[in-house]
Amino acid sequence: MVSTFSASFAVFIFANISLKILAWRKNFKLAETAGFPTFYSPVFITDVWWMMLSSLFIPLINLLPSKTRLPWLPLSQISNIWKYGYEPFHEAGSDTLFLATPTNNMMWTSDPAIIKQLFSLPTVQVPVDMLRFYDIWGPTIGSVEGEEWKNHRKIVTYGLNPSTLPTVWKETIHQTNTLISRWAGDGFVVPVVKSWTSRLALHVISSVFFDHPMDWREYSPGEAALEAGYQVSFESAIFTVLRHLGLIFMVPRAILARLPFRVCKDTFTAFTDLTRYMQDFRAKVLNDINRISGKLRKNILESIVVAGSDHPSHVGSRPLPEGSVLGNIFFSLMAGHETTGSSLAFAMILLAIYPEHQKEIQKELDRVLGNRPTEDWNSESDYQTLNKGYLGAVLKEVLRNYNVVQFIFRLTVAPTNLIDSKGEAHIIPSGTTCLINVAGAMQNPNTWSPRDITPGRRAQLHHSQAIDFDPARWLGKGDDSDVYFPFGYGSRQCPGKPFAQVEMVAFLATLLKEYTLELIADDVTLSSCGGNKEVAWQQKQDDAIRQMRDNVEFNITIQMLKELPIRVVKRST
Ligand code: HEM
Repeated sequence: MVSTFSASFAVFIFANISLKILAWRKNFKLAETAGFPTFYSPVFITDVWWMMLSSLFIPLINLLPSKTRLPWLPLSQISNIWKYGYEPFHEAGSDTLFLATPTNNMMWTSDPAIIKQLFSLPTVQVPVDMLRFYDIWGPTIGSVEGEEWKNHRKIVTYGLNPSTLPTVWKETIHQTNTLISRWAGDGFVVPVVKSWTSRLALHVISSVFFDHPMDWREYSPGEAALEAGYQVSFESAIFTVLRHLGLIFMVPRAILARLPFRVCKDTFTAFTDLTRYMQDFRAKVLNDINRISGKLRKNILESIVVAGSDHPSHVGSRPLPEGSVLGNIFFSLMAGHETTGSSLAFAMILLAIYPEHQKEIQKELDRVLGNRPTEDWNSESDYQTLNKGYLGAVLKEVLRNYNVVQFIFRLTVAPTNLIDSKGEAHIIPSGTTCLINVAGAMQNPNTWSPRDITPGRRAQLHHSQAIDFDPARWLGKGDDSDVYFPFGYGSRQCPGKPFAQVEMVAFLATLLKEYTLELIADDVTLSSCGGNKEVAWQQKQDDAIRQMRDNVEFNITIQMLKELPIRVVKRST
C-alpha cells in the first residue's frame, strides 16, 4: 500500500517536472523568435515563492558553477535591478534581452526607442495580475486597465488641479522652513536624510490634497497627542504599511494579527489604524457632501470621495466602489510622497558630496531671488526660471541617476511589432511580460556619456552611480523625453509630475538660499588622516559615493535608509 502510494507520488512528480521542462523549452523557442539574446531562467522574478525564499536559496545557488547560474540569477533579484543598472545589457551585448522561464517569458529592455513604444502601443498593457498588491483595500488607478483605468484616472487627475500648484509651492516653503527649525533642535545634524524628506513630502501632499495639515511635533517624543481610539499616528501608520506592504499582501489579515512576531503585530496595528484614518478622511468629506460635490475645483480626496458617493461628479466618471475609494486615497498618498521624498533625499546627499554644484545653485538663487522674503517668491516666474536653470539641471540629473521608479512592468496582449534603436524590426509574442528597465535606460552609455574616470578609480568607488552625476549635461536642454523617463511616458505618465517638480524646486531653493549641506568628517576619519581636514574630507566623499550604491535599498521605490549623516550649515554672508 505504502509502496504503491510512493510510486504514484514519484510518477506524479516526474510527470510534473517533465511538463515544466517541456513548457520551458517551448517558451525558450518562442522567445528566440523575437530576435534578441535569450537565456534560460528557472524562476520568474515576481513569483511569490521566489520573492519570499530567494534570500535563502541564493547563497546555495552561488555555490554552483557560474555556467549554471549566469546570467539568470542576477536578473531574477528584483531588489537589485537598480544596482545592476546597464550591466546585464552590457554583458548580453544588447539593449534588450529575453529570459525564458517554465511559466512565462520576460523581455528586459533599456533601449529608449523600444521603451517609448511599450509605453504607447495599444497591444501593450499594464499586467494587472502582477500589481494586485496595491489592491489591499480595492482596485486603484495603478492596478487596473482599459475602461476601468480611464475611470480611475479621470477621478484622480481631476483632483490634481494645476490651480493648486501655488499652494504646493507655498506649503513646501512653509514645511521646509519649519523643518529647518526642527533640525536646529538636533544641532543641524541630519543622520538619515530620507526619513525627513519623506515626512516633508507627506506633509505637503496631505495638507494640499487631503485637507489634513501636519507639523513636526509628531517626531518630538512626548509632544504628539494621538486622536482618540488610535494606537499609532497617521505618519507612523502609513510608513509602517509601506515598509511591510508585502507582508500585508501575502499574509491573511486574521493570521497577521495572531502571529507572535513584533513586526506582524506592528504591521497589523498600522494597517487597522491607517484604514480608520482614511475612513475618517472620507467621512469628513461625506459630512459636507452637498457643498463639496458642487465645487468646481476639488482636491484629490474630494474628487475620490464624491466619485464613491451617490452625488453626481463633475468628472463624468462612473461610481467608484468603497474599496476603491480607500484604495485610491492610499495609492495617491503613497505615489505622491514616497517618490518625491526619496528623490529629495538623493538630491541632498549628492549636493553634500559635490559642493561645487551647491555653489552654482546658490549663485543662481541669489541672482533670481535676491533678498526677497520667501513669501514674495513667485510660484510661476521664479519657479520657471529656477527649473530651467542650474537647480532644474541638478534635479533632472538626480532623477536620471537615482530614478526612484527604477522599473515598470507591461504585458503584450497580442503579437507586437517593435523597432529597436538600430532600426531593426522585432515581433514580441503575445503574453510576454516586459520589464522596462528605467535604471538601465538612464545609465545606458549609448545614450548618456559617462564621466571620464579610469576603470581602477571606478572599481575603488564600487562603480557607484554617483560617479556619473553631471548636472552640466542638462544646461540649456529640455526634458529630452525621447530618452528620459523618470515620470514614465504616454497615457499612464505620472499625473503628479508638475506637483513633484514644483515641490522639489521649492524645497531646495528654500534650503540652499540660507544653508549649505556638508558631509560630516567624523573624529575617527580625521585622526586616521593625521588631523588633515582636506584628506579626511576626500575620504568621506569617497565613502559617501560608495554608500550611494552599496546602501541603496529597494522597497516599492529605491531609497537610502541607512545613516549617512549630513550637517546643515548657515551660509556666511
Ligand atoms: C519625483 C516624484 C515622482 C516620480 C519619479 C514619479 C514617477 C511615476 C511613474 C514613473 C509613474 C508611471 C508608472 C507607469 O507607467 O506604470 C507614475 C504614476 C503615477 N504617479 Fe507619480 N511620480 C512622482 C510623484 C508623484 C506625485 C507627487 C503624485 C501625486 C500627487 C503622483 C501620482 C501618481 C499616480 C496617481 C500615478 C498612476 C498613474 C496611472 O497609472 O494612470 N506621482 N509616477
